[in-house]
Amino acid sequence: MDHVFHKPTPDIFVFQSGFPAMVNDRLLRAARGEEVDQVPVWVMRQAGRYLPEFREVRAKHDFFTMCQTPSLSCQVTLQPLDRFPLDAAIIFSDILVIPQALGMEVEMRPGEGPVFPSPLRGPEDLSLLAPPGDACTKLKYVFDALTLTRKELKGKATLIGFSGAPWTIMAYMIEGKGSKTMSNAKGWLYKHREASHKLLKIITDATVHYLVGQVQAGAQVLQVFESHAEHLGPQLFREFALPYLKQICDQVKEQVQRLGLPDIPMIVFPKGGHYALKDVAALKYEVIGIDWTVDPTLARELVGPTKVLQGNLDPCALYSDQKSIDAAVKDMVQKFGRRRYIANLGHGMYPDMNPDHLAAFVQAVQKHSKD
Ligand SMILES: Cc1c2[nH]c(c1CCC(=O)O)Cc1[nH]c(c(CCC(=O)O)c1C)Cc1[nH]c(c(CCC(=O)O)c1C)Cc1[nH]c(c(C)c1CCC(=O)O)C2
Repeated sequence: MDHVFHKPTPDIFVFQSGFPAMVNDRLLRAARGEEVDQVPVWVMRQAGRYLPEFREVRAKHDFFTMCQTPSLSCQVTLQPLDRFPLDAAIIFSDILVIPQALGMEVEMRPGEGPVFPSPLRGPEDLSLLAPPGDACTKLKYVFDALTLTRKELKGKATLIGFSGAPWTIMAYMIEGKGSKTMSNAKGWLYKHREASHKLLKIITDATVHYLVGQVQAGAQVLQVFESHAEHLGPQLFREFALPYLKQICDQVKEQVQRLGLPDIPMIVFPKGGHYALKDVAALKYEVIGIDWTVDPTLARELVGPTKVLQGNLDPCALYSDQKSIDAAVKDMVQKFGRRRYIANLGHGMYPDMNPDHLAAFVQAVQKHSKD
């Protein structure tokens, strides 16, 4: 009866066919491996505190209130596009809305980042989580934000939806906040192997529903953030990350097809997972995000000729002057090549970065990658 559950409501179909035509589909074309007039560019955390106009909105609202209010989420999603000629908008939200939808409390504390007042203490706490199938009904606000933003974009850029990958989400649910070692969460992998798989499966199921819902709502590309890959080595990654990344990609693609929606390019970003790039390249994600620690030539060798690569300038290179940014981007574009490539940073913007330096980055990508 699975297919009955996923049947879209008729008004979702109306929206899907009623969105403005694409004026700029450069990122979609590149993600499909097609030729482009210039390399598409967007930047992780492009909507954020480095922009004074973001800080102005943020000063008036709690972080998760912003996520939960479609007009505010749409407003800050579009802010960087008003300043820079970016080829994509990534919806303003957070990967931690999934633990919230599973019933956990998450606060965003200034200066501290996300904090779970009651993280998972042990396997017995798994029974407290809400069923994964129900989780998405609580995330309607993300779907509404996507639908609104897709309309407001007027086809000028591709709209990216996203989620965290299961291991990354599990790590937060157990640690309760950022951690240098992730030793509590990794402790589960060694001590509570079965319960770890159970938790990863719950997160995977909720995430599949959530990402399919994002496509129904208007997302045109999906990015899955495995931001804590750096804490797993090849063996732990193969057992606790890879199978769930695979399930997400396979199941989302299958369900999107079953719903009669267009095939959606999917991006996986295994941050710090240089050791796993070959394994990740065996999955069906069209695009692989590369962090700044990996040389572009090595990344290409590891993933083979057909995958699209995304990345990977060290975000801190934006602290240098605009001439140096131009030179670094020229080098990056030459190494990745113009085809099957999406320019980005190797991780997100930091709050103290100068917006003009991001402008220099975007401009340099366009200058050094034109026909
Ligand atoms: C690990 C992770 C999180 N969230 C996310 C990840 C994966 C990407 C990565 O590896 O960075 C993903 C994310 N978070 C946010 C976006 C929005 C879109 C965009 O990238 O512009 C996206 C894609 C908004 C945000 N998410 C957060 C902010 C800043 C918080 C604020 O405004 O108070 C924003 C704009 C907060 C957040 N949220 C999270 C952390 C660790 C933090 C604190 C760090 C920080 O302060 O930057 C969890």
